Amino acid sequence: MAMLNIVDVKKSFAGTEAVRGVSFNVEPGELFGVLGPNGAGKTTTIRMILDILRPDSGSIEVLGGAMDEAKKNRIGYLPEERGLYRNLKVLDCMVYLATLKGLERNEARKRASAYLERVELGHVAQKKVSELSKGMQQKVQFGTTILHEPDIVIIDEPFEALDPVNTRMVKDLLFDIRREGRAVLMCTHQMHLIEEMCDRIVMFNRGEIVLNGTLRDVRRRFAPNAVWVEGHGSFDNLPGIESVQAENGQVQLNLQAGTSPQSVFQALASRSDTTVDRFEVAIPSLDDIFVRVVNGERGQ
Ligand SMILES: Nc1ncnc2c1ncn2[C@@H]1O[C@H](COP(=O)(O)OP(=O)(O)OP(=O)(O)O)[C@@H](O)[C@H]1O
Repeated sequence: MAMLNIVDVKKSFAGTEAVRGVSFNVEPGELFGVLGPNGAGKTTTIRMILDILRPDSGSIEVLGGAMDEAKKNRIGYLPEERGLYRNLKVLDCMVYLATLKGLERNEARKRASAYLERVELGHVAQKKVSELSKGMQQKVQFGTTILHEPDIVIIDEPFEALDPVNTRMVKDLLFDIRREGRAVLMCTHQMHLIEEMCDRIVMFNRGEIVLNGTLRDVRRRFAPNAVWVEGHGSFDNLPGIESVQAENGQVQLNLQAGTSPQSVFQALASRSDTTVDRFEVAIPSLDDIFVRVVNGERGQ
């Protein structure tokens, strides 16, 4: 059973077609990345999944069927705009929000305390939320998103205010959720985190999904026919090479159609005056793919 199944969903706001026929699904045990430029329709789609907004047409199935009140407690949502009760103590705030999601008070307190210890915030449990730094507040809010152990975790820019140490902590928590067979839908503009974490992605552009697949497949579609080489000696005049670009100590050899990376590797290895420290088939970064897609490319 898919955790989320979204089929041909559309939504307009007073003449703006925010979402124009979007379909995708999220499976158990999957870390699913949602990317796309500002205003592309990501948040509108998430709000429809959460039943905050109604689609004009199309269907959204959550945990195998239509959304209902009980299912809302099986979802954890971290919205982009953060919101905690600033005058409450951290632990009380977490317990209160967890009880709203159906957790019994004592259990909520136990889990909130354990969570705060795990993310190294045990010492602020009795402080007011307003006394915490932005990153600390974000970790607390992330905790309130997952404390009730939801089957589906939907998070918008979860790493925004976090330093690298805290980013790793939250990443590990998300990996745990994946390992337990639950699902995470993550919306972020931080491409390197999508690259490091996500099994599959969709990319929105102008209300439509323009990329949908595993990172590997998406990259393959946009891969240049090229290899990257680092080393010493000459990389010129190799057979089957269309052009050579040198950048930051690395050389990109653009291959003619029909030339294989293997044949270039062999040609390089047979050169007595050239040493190769690194040889790699060129793969485009997600950042690069993002910009190219926004500029109208669709890959091979
Ligand atoms: N409540 C609303 N009323 C009118 N227009 C809206 C409303 N919510 C969103 N829109 C419009 O719908 C489009 C999609 O917005 P949405 O917030 O879904 O984009 P997004 O992909 O989440 O962008 P970002 O990356 O900036 O968060 C935009 O043109 C936006 O102005």
